[in-house]
Parts: sequence; structure tokens; C-alpha cells
Amino acid sequence: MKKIAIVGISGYSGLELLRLLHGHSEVEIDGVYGTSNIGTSLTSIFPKLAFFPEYASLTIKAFSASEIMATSDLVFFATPAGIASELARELILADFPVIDLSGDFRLQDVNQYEKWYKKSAIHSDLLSKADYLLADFDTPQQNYISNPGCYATGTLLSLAPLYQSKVDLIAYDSVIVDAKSGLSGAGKKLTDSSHFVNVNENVSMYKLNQHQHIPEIFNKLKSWQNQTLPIQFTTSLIPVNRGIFVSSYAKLAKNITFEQVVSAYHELYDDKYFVRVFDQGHLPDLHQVVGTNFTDIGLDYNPLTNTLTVVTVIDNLVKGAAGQAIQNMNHFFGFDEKAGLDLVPIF
Ligand SMILES: NC(=O)C1=CN([C@@H]2O[C@H](COP(=O)(O)OP(=O)(O)OC[C@H]3O[C@@H](n4cnc5c(N)ncnc54)[C@H](OP(=O)(O)O)[C@@H]3O)[C@@H](O)[C@H]2O)C=CC1
Ligand SMILES: CC(=O)N[C@@H](CCC(=O)OP(=O)(O)O)C(=O)O
Repeated sequence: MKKIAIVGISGYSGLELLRLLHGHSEVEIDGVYGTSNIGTSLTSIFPKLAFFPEYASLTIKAFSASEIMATSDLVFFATPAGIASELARELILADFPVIDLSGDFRLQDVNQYEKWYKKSAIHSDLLSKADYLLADFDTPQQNYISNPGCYATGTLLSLAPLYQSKVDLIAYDSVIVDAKSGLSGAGKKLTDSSHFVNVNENVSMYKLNQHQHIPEIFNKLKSWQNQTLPIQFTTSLIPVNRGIFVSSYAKLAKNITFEQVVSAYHELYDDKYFVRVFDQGHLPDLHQVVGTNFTDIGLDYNPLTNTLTVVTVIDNLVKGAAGQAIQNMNHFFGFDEKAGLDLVPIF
């Protein structure tokens, strides 16, 4: 039984890690960390956990790298941007296993990080110890795993067959991605833009052309396809708790048929349990995946405009955060990839 520590336990992704790890037979949570309610038992802050005896002994503690290294086998950082890069230094130097849900180690270029996250980057010597792992494609080589961003996960899985194909399927200068997220993507902290009255019965576009996931998406596409050009990427807030709905559009390359594109999606994904390509004529919606680690994809083509539409849905807290982090952990420890993650959606 591997022992797991979670830093940022009281946040949305921290609690989602706990919920999913609860159903994992090969791990147990032995340490939970935060900055508020230090010394308070987890079950008194979250009474819904009080009926589960395994959490009775967990008390929220101030972060201690040495304690985590002495008691746990792996630590998840479910903390806001700028925290893991400060706290994880000692863990990286000791080569202790870390899975970081934040964006701190996703960009290997420090200038790119500072430009898009508007924070100081960690030193590039330490950055290079991290692997950016899109769990359906990548496997761990090092002990620091940088989990992709939620929008980046939905977008990359939406576009991967188009960018991994040996034949050019699309015009690379024609790609437009319109992504929409539920409110839990913004974390637990209350802001004006995430206030119920502002979000309920409303839709708003935000961070237009400035979203911090743009460079992470571009870097990964470029690693698959050298001809990659910048894509047009927009993000909107929709009044649901969970879910990311990604609509991707691209013009097909000359002499490419829609059937070839559909085959490319099936070829890449049919053996991947967590990515499901729908039959033609069917498009996924958020309820297909909420509460699960699945990515569902539907395809359509308009011959009048020569435009391919790819509809991709994920749960931002599962596939976009805690679920993908556990999928990466399963690969890291050599567990069954589905362990703790074989879930049916919430209806
Ligand atoms: N929400 C989502 O859908 C997704 C989130 N992410 C990323 O995951 C990370 C966590 O996101 P999310 O769960 O939404 O965030 P939340 O704001 O909901 O929670 C953040 C948590 O971090 C804790 N924390 C803050 N500073 C420290 C510190 N110095 N030491 C220990 N704990 C600290 C907070 O606890 P306390 O109050 O005790 O300080 C809080 O519980 C972020 O980097 C986010 O960008 C990635 C993909 C999707
Ligand atoms: C709805 C909403 O506000 N979503 C957040 C996603 C946060 C996130 O996952 O960003 P990092 O992992 O890069 O920190 C946003 O758009 O910034």
C-alpha cells in the first residue's frame, strides 16, 4: 500500500483527489496539508467525511517537505500557481515523487512562464526535472510529474489525431478552439467574476488571447507536428459546476476526406480506455463525462465551408485535474491505469 500526501487538501482539486483515491485499492492518504485550519481535523471541516473511519486521524498540517519524505511515498500539489515552485524545491533535490496539478512546471521556458503566468519562474535546472505528462500519451521518465491544465487537456485530446497524423489532414493556419468551462475550474476562492449572481444564467468570455494554457497547448502540438502554427483559442465561463466543452474547428487539407479524419481519430484512440470517439451523427455533451475520467469526442464536417468540427468534453476536476493526476500516478507506480478511475457519470 503506497502512502499519499496531498498539499492543498481543502481546495476543489485536493478534495477531488481524496474522493477518487478513496476508491483506489493500492494507496492510502496519510498526510494532508494547507495554510488554513492548521491543527484541525479534516472531518470537522468536512463533516461529510466523518462517517469514513480512515479519515478520522487526518489533521490539516502546515507543509513540511521533510515530514512528507519521511512518511509518504508520493505527494500531490493541488495548490495555486506559484506555490509548488516555492515548496517543492527540497523534494526535487531529493528526487522524491511529486505530481503537481498547478502550472508551475508545465512550461520549460522560464520567459514563457513569466509572460503567461505573470509570476517568477523556478530555476531552469529544477524545471528540467519535470515531465509534462498528458496521461493518455505520455509515461513518466522522472520523479516530478507536471499535470496538464484543464483546458489544455481537453484541447490537446481534441486535436491530437490531427497533429499526430503522418499525412497533413488539416490546414494548420485554420484552427480555432472555443472552450467553455464550469465554475469549479476557477477554484474555491470567491471573486466578483465567480460570484453566483454574475455567473448564474450568464455566459462570458474571459482572458481573450491571454489564457495561460495557450503556450502549453502550442508546445505540445509542436512536439507532435513541426508545421504547427499558433491556434486561435478562446475561453468562456458557463453556469455549470463541472465540465469543459471544447469546440474545435479546422479546414481540411487539400484532397483529404472526412472519412480519413474519422479513421485517424479511431486509429489513435480505439485502444485508449479513457478516450471515446462517438459514431458519426452523435455529439457528446457534458453529462456524458461529469464525475468521470473520460474524454468524449464527436466529429462532423461541413462540405460547404470545408470545415471539420470536433466536439470534446471532459470533467475539469477529474480528467482536467485530479483524475489525470491519478492516471499519471498509476503509470508511475505501475498500477492498473484504471485503478480508482473506472467511474460512470453522475446523472
Ligand atoms: N479547478 C480545476 O478545475 C483545475 C485546477 N487546476 C490547478 O490545480 C491547482 C489547484 O486548483 P483548485 O483546486 O481549483 O484550487 P483551490 O483554490 O480550490 O484550492 C487551492 C488549495 O491550495 C491551498 N494552498 C494555498 N496556498 C498553499 C500553501 N502555501 N501551502 C499549502 N496549501 C496551500 C489552499 O488551502 P488553504 O485555504 O488552506 O490555504 C487550497 O485548499 C491550481 O494550480 C489550479 O490551477 C488544474 C486543472 C483544473
Ligand atoms: C474557469 C476558470 O477560471 N478556469 C481557470 C483554469 C485554472 C487552471 O487550471 O489554470 P492553471 O492550471 O494553469 O493554473 C482559468 O481559466 O484560469
